[in-house]
Amino acid sequence: MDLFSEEKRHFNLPNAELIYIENFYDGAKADYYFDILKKTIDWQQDDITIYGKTYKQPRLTALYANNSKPYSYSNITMQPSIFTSELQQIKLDLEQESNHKFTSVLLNLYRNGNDSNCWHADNETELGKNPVIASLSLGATRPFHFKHRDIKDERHKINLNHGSLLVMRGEMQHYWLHQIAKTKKDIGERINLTFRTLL
Ligand SMILES: O=C(O)CCC(=O)C(=O)O
Ligand SMILES: [Fe+2]
Repeated sequence: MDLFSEEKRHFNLPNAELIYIENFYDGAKADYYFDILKKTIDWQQDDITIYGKTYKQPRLTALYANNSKPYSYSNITMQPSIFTSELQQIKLDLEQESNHKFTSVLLNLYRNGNDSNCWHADNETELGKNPVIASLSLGATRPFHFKHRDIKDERHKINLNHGSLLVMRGEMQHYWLHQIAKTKKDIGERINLTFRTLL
């Protein structure tokens, strides 16, 4: 949470502002939040429809907020629950770091390497023009792949460690796609929280 940490990296990218803080939460705090979120969050597995076929989403998700605004993506509409005290605390920490107020958090639980999140941008209209998205990772390290829509050579990867924070802002959701790919490696559970502002 130290603003002047040497582990705070600003990536110099076209059409995006991306900041990665490797040890936003230290190991003990990250362990604490992983365990309590795993237990207390109301995890669900939604169906998604792609080209008329229905599949189970390849991960568990949940939506929490300080309002009752639903959030829709990939033909799913999620109704939020009210922030738990832990989510409220994390929200305050992330707001302080990113200088931005959030209303909602979408949580993902990747149970193993077979769970994933395919190429997409967080560009739903209710997020506004250039959304600030603060993404906290807990548990197993997974690579975050991102690629520019128009510039072929702009493809990158960041390993999102336990307790790390990635902040996406600027034009990133217009010009870039991101994913968490499946892996054959035998890896454990990972929880990701993306704090967003719903207008
Ligand atoms: O799990 C992650 O790190 C990314 C999650 C994500 O992109 C999303 O929920 O929109
Ligand atoms: Fe995303």
